[in-house]
Amino acid sequence: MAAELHNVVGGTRVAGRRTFEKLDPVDGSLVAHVHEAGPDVVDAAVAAARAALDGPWGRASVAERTALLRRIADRIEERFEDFVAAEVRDTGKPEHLARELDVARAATNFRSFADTVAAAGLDSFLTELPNGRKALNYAVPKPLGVVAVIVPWNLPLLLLTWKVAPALACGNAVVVKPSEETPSTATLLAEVIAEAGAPAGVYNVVHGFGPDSAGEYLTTHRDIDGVTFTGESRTGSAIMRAVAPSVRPVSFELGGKNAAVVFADCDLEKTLDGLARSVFLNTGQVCLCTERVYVERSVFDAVANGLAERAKALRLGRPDAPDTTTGPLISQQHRKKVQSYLDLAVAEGATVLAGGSVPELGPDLAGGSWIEPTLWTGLDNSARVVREEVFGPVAALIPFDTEDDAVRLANDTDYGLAAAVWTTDLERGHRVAQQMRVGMAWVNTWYLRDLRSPFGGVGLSGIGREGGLHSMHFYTQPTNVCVQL
Ligand SMILES: O=C(O)C(=O)/C=C/C=C/O
Repeated sequence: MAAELHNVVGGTRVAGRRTFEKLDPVDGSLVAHVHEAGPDVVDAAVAAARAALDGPWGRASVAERTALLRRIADRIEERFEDFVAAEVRDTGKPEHLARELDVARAATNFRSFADTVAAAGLDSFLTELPNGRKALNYAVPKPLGVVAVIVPWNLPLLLLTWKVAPALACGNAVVVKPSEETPSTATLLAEVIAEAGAPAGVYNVVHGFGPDSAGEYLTTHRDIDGVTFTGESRTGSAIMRAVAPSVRPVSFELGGKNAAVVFADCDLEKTLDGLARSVFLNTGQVCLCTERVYVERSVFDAVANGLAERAKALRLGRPDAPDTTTGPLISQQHRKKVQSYLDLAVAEGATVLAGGSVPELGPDLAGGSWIEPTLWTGLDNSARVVREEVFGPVAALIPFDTEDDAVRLANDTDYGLAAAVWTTDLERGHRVAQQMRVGMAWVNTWYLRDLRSPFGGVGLSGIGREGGLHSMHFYTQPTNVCVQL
């Protein structure tokens, strides 16, 4: 039985101008009819958020706001399985991954930002003037206001709560536009936030697409105070154009073409396991995933063979099957894009080390958007599949000779999100990681997260940082008060 997902405006379900179908990427079955928000519904959602700010929510204390976040975290945990089911319905990812990563991080995100805001002090200075007099400077953080939150389909609940938690902790009200591919968890979160006692209008959801739909209506709306977005770089550019006339602040975590650098002195087995996870986690649909693997020449064959073994050992299957390691891509449309890169790689001269085509998984999965985990050799940095983000379970393996070569090759990209360095020489690990022109560099690990550290990228990978106080800097506007003493 397909669900019906409404927009949520001021705490009430609102129908859209039409509905669109959300299909299950596992087998193409119908998951939900989703109400698409037109300009009127988006306008009502922004007005509801503004009204919340002008009401009790705008006067809530830090203690009241952080207490609400903790109740939301508790309620997510009470409804843990509902979130797992919603996330899996939308994405087809293995249930264990939805549990261990997406839903677990949703609760953790709310708790982490409750801690951050509760502990945050003020920027203040006791100013000593040349004439011997003094002044007191202190900056009062105020909410940014009505924040447009636009989130992608790969880690939908994780990324939604990664933005909504700090936004609410800092006293904002939000209008969320989830991806049309993953409407379920954002809608369920509206129930949970209401159950936790948030005033109506603090959290609103408008469903739809980008151009000529909810995304465009929201980002061009004259009464939003900022936009936070995670997703493709070209959509980031479109949002920058949308807010340019009103000069609104943007926080962008965008695409990546992330490199791993593997030195001959790495711990080979640990590195192969870590590399395989960094290439194939969530079917390669994580902005941080590795799509370029640079390997010191003397261990190139050992790494290539070991990684190919791991790729071939992955089990594609239904989310609830206990031995499933890898789900489908999010949609037929995205599979078409990834497939075009599989074909392009061969045209560019790649040797296919593993995968390379659509798998045969039997008739009941034939309607899904499945793709084989794929590895290439025989390419160099000039190949399009080595320069462009594929956002699938793919990587090109390229040899290098010297450390300087490795740094040059890894930094030869228009993106700059993440990198991983694999070596047992920690001095070299620090040295090479610091030279990576990225927001986050991991050494002998990957996607190990401290939620207080700065998260974001440079170049085409985005603007600003999220995490701990870095999120507070985006979701608040300080007023500095200077008092002559
Ligand atoms: O783990 C995080 O906090 C995060 O933001 C992950 C982003 C992944 C994007 O694809």
